[in-house]
Amino acid sequence: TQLFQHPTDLPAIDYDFIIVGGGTAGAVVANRLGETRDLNILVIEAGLSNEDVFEVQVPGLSHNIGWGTIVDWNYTTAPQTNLNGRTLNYPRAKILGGCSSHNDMVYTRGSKDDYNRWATTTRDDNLGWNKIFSYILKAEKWSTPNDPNLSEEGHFDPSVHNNNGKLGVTAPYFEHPINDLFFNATQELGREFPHLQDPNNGRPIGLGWGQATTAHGLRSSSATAYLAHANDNVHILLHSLVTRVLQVDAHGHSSDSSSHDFRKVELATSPNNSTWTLTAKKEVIISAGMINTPQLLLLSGIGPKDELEALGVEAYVDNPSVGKNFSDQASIIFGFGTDLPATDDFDQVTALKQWKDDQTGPLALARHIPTIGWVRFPEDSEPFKDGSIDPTAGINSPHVELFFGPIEVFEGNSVFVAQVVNLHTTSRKYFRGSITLATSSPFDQPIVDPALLTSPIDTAILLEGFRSAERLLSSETFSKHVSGLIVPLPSSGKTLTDDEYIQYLKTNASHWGHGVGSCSMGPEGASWGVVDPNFRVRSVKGLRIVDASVIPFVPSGHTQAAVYALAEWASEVIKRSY
Ligand SMILES: Cc1cc2nc3c(=O)[nH]c(=O)nc-3n(C[C@H](O)[C@H](O)[C@H](O)COP(=O)(O)OP(=O)(O)OC[C@H]3O[C@@H](n4cnc5c(N)ncnc54)[C@H](O)[C@@H]3O)c2cc1C
Repeated sequence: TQLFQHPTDLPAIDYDFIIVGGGTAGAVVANRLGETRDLNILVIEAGLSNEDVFEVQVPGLSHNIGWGTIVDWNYTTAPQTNLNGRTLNYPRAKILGGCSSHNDMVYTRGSKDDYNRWATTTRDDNLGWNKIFSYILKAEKWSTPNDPNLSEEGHFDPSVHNNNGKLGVTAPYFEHPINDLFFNATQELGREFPHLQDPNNGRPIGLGWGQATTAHGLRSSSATAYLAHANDNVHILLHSLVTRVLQVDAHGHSSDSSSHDFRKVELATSPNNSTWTLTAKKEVIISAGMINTPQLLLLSGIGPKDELEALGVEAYVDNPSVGKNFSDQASIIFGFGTDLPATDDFDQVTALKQWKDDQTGPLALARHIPTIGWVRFPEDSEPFKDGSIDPTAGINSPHVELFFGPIEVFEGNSVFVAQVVNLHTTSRKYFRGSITLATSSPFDQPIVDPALLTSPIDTAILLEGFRSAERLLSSETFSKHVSGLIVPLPSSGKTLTDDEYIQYLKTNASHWGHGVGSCSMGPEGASWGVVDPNFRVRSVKGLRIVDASVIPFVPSGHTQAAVYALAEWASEVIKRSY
């Protein structure tokens, strides 16, 4: 790889591929296309290098580099109608490696049904679990912890992992009495909470030991795993915002005619300075993420014609799907009283020294409670009693995730924090989330609207998820160490009534940072969708999208594993077309 800090530093090369965004997906595509030595690849990244930010490397310091820092775009959502009109911070990374450089490193693949539903929705078998699984594995490099005290044994199933891919994945161990409680609870409540040997086996239902994108005590990201090992024909331009994609004529020149050949990018380093243009010999690939990708298409005149014209943007391609179908998961946080020891009360200075010495100790871990829970509700459970349709992709998919930890001292009480996540919004017709332009300036934030809790069943599922968490924590096993709710304090002193719960959701529920679908893939030849199953933007030439924005439905879990797999598959598709 070669890094360039300013557009004027670039060598005079006609690049074959220009990739917009050196994030999670963009880095994968750059590395894989660069395996063909006679291709020249340019990655244009708006942010800085991951190597310039120390906290990016240290798993235990990820909370220092989120929303509100220079490595983030610092988006704020539109007021959320169903959340008392609140606006929410919506983090998205602005750094090489993208969100994989500043996310929480949770590694979950989702369920096999999720991928099979994408295949059915897009009418392309290649996206189904049986095919995509080999690309999930292609991305993965299973890594043992470098701390001899951290044993992974029994916490994962080696048969569903690969030791020879790129992205470091571990099942990091942390000694804490809660580990036994989780295991014992699976014995006590095996029906609702079966023991899950490996949450990444395609059927994430039960309580299982989590996995993280770390290796040897360091964060593993698409920047460290892919870009750092890319060939020299991969060039990276930093600090440069692609402001529009433009059309070229058959000879590669600018054209006002509507040939719709969008192989040209316009870029800028600040709102006040000059712009530059570069033309790709073969293709421009947009990997700018689920907010910036639709924003860039809209700025370039590809999107809903009426919306564009209202802002004075000339519409070259009228595509009503651009920026629509955006969906995310919804989460809600609780605190339960406990006598269990705090998980994060270690001395930071000592821990940092230990990490710097040999990348071990508490900062070598992303989290200090490894277990994650996944619950699939029975068909006759409360949310479906009114005839509502199951929003999951099938019987291997959970409805909610239970995310545990940390245990911390809060206002003098020891509090066990637990989050309940509604993994799936009801159905396609309820995906009301959208990304729209606020102005025609590429330097202004677009309007980010996840439209959370649009349908009553979203709330019903979160309620049932909370009741499920209560059943777990009031089991014989847990009740010895975990008492009632502390956050929020129920008026009855015991639990929240349904009404109290719904009020609490309105004032505290948030998104889960797993937005997808804003440039959804649709079937070949369909009247909806932004890209076809070959990742090509509809009705134009020379332009593809590879990132989370093309994923039609949020998977049953955190999204990065799906993005890596999709980017591996897309690289293959692009390579095969030349
Ligand atoms: C705070 C947070 C925590 C998360 N935690 C987890 C987790 O623990 N586990 C998990 O699986 N998932 C997690 N996710 C989600 C996951 O990381 C993302 O879904 C995934 O990384 C998205 O990848 P992407 O390639 O679509 O986009 P990104 O990784 O966001 O990449 C987009 C890149 O494009 C660049 N860019 C954008 N616009 C332009 C432009 N116009 N010109 C040039 N460059 C541009 C950006 O700076 C960025 O580098 C988290 C997300 C966030 C925000």
